[in-house]
Amino acid sequence: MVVNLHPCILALDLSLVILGLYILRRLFLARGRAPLPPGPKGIPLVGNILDMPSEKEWLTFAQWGEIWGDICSVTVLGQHLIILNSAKVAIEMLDKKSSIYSDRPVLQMGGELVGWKNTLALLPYGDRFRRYRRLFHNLIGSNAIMKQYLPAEEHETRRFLRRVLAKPEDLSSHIRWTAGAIILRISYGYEVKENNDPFVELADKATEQFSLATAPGGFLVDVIPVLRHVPLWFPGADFQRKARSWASTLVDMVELPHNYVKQQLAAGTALLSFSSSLLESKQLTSEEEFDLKWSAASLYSGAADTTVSAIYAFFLAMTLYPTVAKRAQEELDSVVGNDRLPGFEDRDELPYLNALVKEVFRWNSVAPLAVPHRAMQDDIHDGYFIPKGSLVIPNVWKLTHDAKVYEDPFAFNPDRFIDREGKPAEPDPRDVCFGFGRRRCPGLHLADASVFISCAMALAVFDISKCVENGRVIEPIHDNTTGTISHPKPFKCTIKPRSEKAVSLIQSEEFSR
Ligand code: HEM
Repeated sequence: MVVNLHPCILALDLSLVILGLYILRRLFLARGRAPLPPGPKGIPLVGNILDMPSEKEWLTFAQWGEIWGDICSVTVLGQHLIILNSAKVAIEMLDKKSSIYSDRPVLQMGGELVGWKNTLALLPYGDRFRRYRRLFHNLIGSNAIMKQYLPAEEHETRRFLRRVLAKPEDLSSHIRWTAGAIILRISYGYEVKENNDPFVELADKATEQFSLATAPGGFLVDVIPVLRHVPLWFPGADFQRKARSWASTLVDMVELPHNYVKQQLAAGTALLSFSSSLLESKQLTSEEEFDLKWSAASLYSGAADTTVSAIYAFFLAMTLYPTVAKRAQEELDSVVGNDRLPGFEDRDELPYLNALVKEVFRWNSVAPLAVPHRAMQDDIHDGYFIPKGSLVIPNVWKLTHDAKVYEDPFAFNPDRFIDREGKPAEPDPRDVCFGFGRRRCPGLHLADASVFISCAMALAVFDISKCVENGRVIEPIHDNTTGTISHPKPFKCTIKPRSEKAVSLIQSEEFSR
């Protein structure tokens, strides 16, 4: 049978074929010219699934860097992971090409079903992302703007000292409580209750559920996204019921503190905060109110766990390195004296303490692998093909423990940041530990302020030392937990006031408000 085709259809068919051949050729040539970055060889279908470490991935990724170079890659079930093991390459890709590398991975369980995709850390790149970032920038985006919140930082850190004095053995929970108190004060002007605070409990519950929902390998739906359409009643759809319950905790965490601010504003009793200043500024549209609510919740979820890790690491470092603590105390004594507590106004006069703060950020990696960036289009970088959709992971732990950059990188040594003749200061770790490009941590000034004031006030009034039990010195070990946010593993130390004067400073009525 002969089929007569209209010449137009024939021409269309032909051009489609040519277009197809052209695309194939481009793809072939692109791939031919530019291979994926090197890495361990995977197996068919599943790729490198068996090479993936189950804990402290940053250590394995750093070893791959030694073998394969500063950009290496693996593929897990079709998902390309590009690992960056030097600051230079992270800056070249994530900072300088931020128009390509600013998206986030799509997480089915935590992001889509539970709803964390509405918080900034998981928000896809786009208009809403830009609006949240603008809000953050206007309210905590520089040291100058941050000034308005510094009294709240000092106030809550004084409360921290009182709690530590009363129960030094509960150090880690005091640190957590204080981080929550500072961020709830800044986000909502809310003063946390001494015990069993409902907002702190709610936020702790939500962030714990976040960790469970986003744990790698935790839910099949993350591997087979179509499962998200399975109805709630379907046998085995346990994950849907969990998602629904966790989503309701998240909504409470977003709505309840927001409603509290509105009530306080109506009663004329609202304290200055991120939320109150925006709610007061004008009549918000419902979209603007949505942005505000979820940005404030992003503040909480971004801040609550991170500074906790850094400040706990500070206490560990002071336990392990008493000569460092002593030098910082001598500096504080000579600059501030013993009649008052140090404050932010002293910061410029305390070079050793400032170096110590940098060393806290370097020595303990709070976010060892930052948060993955997602490539929004194909790219060729350094001769390597980076396909659209690849997850690009800067190995911040490696960047801050690279012996080529930091001398004796595992030692806690603030001196490395002090310029001396013949030995320039080593690079400031804060340039990398807060991430890169358009996704760089928007809370970095707040984090830096919290860590500074905690170190300064704690060293001014406490001596921190190794614990002695039954005549035996307990030697703490610096080891960290696995996770997006990594914490020093629990350790014991002794915390005693430095003098009677220190006790009275901590207990001073002036500071108890
Ligand atoms: C020791 C303290 C902290 C460290 C080391 C830290 C580190 C980081 C890192 C590495 C990222 C990912 C950046 C990237 O993708 O390139 C990030 C994102 C983020 N951080 Fe922080 N952070 C800290 C404290 C804070 C605080 C106090 C806040 C809130 C006030 C905060 C809010 C956020 C938010 C909302 C994001 C998501 C940004 C986005 O996706 O656009 N962080 N942080």
